[in-house]
Amino acid sequence: MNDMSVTTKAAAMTDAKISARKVQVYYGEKHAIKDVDIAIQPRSVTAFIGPSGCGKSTFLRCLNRMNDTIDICRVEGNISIDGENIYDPKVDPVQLRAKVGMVFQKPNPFPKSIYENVAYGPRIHGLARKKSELDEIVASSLQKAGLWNEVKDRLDGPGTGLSGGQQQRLCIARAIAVSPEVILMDEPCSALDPIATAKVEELIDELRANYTIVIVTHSMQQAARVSQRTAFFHLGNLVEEGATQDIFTNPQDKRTQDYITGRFG
Ligand SMILES: Nc1ncnc2c1ncn2[C@@H]1O[C@H](COP(=O)(O)OP(=O)(O)OP(=O)(O)O)[C@@H](O)[C@H]1O
Repeated sequence: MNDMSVTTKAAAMTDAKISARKVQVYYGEKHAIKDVDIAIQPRSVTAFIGPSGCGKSTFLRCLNRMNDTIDICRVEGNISIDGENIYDPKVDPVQLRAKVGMVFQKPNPFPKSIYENVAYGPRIHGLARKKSELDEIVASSLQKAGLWNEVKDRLDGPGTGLSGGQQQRLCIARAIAVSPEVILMDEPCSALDPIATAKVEELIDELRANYTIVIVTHSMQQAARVSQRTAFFHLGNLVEEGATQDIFTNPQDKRTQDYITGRFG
């Protein structure tokens, strides 16, 4: 049960970058996401938290139709971005995934140079007419991802030769290079050490000025540090969503309270 009143909920839906209504997700017979409604605000960070298996990643993947790639997965309900239903048959999932980029748990650079990792997307989406424009996109994406100074003299070196934290920032640069509006992050720091994690968290904080960010995290400390809004999932339900500070200091639902106080999960 979401605690927002009907009127505030309607207002939030109007201002939202992403709105989801009555979303259900099934893997075969398994009902993994149940009747989820949420309004995700633009240019802010929303954290999805909850115990393992509660559906955080499944719901995240609905937001750029990554679940389309899983045969047994079926999504019902409505999800719109800027008022456009992303499940409309007219929507090209490849274009959608450029607008709604994704960064995964394990850094996954292509086995190519640092330059090519970032240039690949703009090239296939036809975003640069000539080499100098592509160079400009690569440089500015690496700058926005806070990686430029560390790699500017080794752009031809392999992406996989970077440290884990650098590889994750390279993946963020790769997402940024196709001018997304939304960036989805699925536990982006879980494979990183505390220093690399701190860098990625700082970066997330900077990026929210220009992008709408949704992050799945197992770490409540991370959710508290990086997000303005937090959504708590439990057994496929969205139990509660609100300002991060309110969720952590004054949760409305007992299940949220039990989770944040470490009673389960
Ligand atoms: N590809 C899949 N095929 C079948 N079932 C799946 C698949 N992916 C997820 N599930 C099931 O859907 C439910 C939700 O899983 P999901 O990975 O979304 O949860 P989560 O909250 O992100 O978990 P975790 O925190 O452990 O990553 C789980 O019961 C899981 O077993």
